[in-house]
Amino acid sequence: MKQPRILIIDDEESLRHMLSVMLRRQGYASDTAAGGAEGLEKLGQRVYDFILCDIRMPGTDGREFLRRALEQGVTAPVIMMTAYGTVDTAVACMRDGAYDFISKPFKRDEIVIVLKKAEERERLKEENRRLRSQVQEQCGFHGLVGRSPAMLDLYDRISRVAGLKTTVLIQGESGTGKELVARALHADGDRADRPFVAVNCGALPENLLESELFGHVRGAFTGAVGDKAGLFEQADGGTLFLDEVGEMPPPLQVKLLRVLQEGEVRRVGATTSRSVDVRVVSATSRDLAADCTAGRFREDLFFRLNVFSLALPPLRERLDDLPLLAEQLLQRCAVRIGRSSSSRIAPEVMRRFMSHNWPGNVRELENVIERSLVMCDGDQVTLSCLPALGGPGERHEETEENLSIKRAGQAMEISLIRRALARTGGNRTHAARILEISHRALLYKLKEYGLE
Ligand SMILES: Nc1ncnc2c1ncn2[C@@H]1O[C@H](COP(=O)(O)OP(=O)(O)OP(=O)(O)O)[C@@H](O)[C@H]1O
Repeated sequence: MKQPRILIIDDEESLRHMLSVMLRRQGYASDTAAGGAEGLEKLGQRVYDFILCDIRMPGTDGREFLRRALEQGVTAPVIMMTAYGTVDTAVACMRDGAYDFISKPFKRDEIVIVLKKAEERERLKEENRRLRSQVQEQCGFHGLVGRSPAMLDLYDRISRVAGLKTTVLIQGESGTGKELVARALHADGDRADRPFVAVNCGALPENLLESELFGHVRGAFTGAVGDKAGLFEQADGGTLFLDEVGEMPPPLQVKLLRVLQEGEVRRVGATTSRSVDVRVVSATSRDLAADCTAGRFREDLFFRLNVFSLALPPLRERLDDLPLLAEQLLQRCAVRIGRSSSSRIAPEVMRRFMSHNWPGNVRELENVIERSLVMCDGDQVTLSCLPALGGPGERHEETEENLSIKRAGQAMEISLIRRALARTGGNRTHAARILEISHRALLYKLKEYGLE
């Protein structure tokens, strides 16, 4: 366990010295401050586990220090040290939020007991938080967090269809958890012990995606040095998750339809087919029905994929899940980046979260939390650690910026360029052709938007 660090605030030099020496012997690290103002300065520089603070001091006294420390969001227990005549103030300090007080002159054991008690209370608080979040985690569903009516309905629909081989189409904005839902469908059904294989159809150029999905035989194309099983074969007995299925190029849409109809795949270059038992789950953030009407997506394939559909609500439509989600994402993130698991979100940050529109949904929330956690010094995520939450979707303010055709046009260009590059596997010449602009213009825009 890490060595607890204590801040000692007292105007008497000899007492500061005595306490530091004594606490060091007891296994505590300490810093000292000669008054309330210096104490507040120290609080801004590092995180303390406990604070020992004298009440009567010239300048900023103990009570004033306590008040300002709590305003700053300090969560370490503050133990007041009282001399003769300040007991009433000590009691008032406890009402203000101090953890305990101890009367001077005190014996070594007395101070150690108070600290141990405070330590135990902190441990219990932490344990309580952990257990609570475990319970809340269990209230979710296969890693999906949320108990809003929309999410409960979603869990119900997932459990109904999980055990069947029915193809499922998951629709939802980017970052709403489509991949998590696909995994939940797999984990909740009887294919759970078989493979779950995921592929992003928008991330690979057409020929590569084809050989990824269906495999190839040796010599099928340059570079095909051996036979290779495709993802359909790898997922045999399990689930194949086709993410961004709306990005699939039309020639592949035909081939996918055939596999779904026949339950057989033919490796690229092969003369025979193999039968596979694969449950296909696909996802899209596009309006596929509209794409069908516009002729961008095959209607017959759409019907095949969309036998059962799951629509994921955007985060702004289930804000009642936000506090729980934010807490759990914070815990997960703290573990991932090696920060204290006692990290918390300040109430004013939560209020700010509740008024944001979250165009990037849970993924955006996850990113904001991670960035804040990196930026904040203590265990508390406060407004000052928060990155700017803005973007085109701000809820309450119809800002002038949001009405700018120029900005919206740029955002659209960036999105189209990204998608074109994803589709061509980064091939700029090909991407420029799809975008119907010159190669030079594309290079210029990549530079301008910092997309290189
Ligand atoms: N309900 C949820 N509970 C917990 N975490 C979630 C939830 N929804 C999404 N997440 C988290 O948000 C991130 C984005 O989720 P996911 O990748 O599943 O979204 P997506 O809809 O597939 O996004 P995209 O369309 O951009 O690929 C993931 O890290 C995921 O763990």
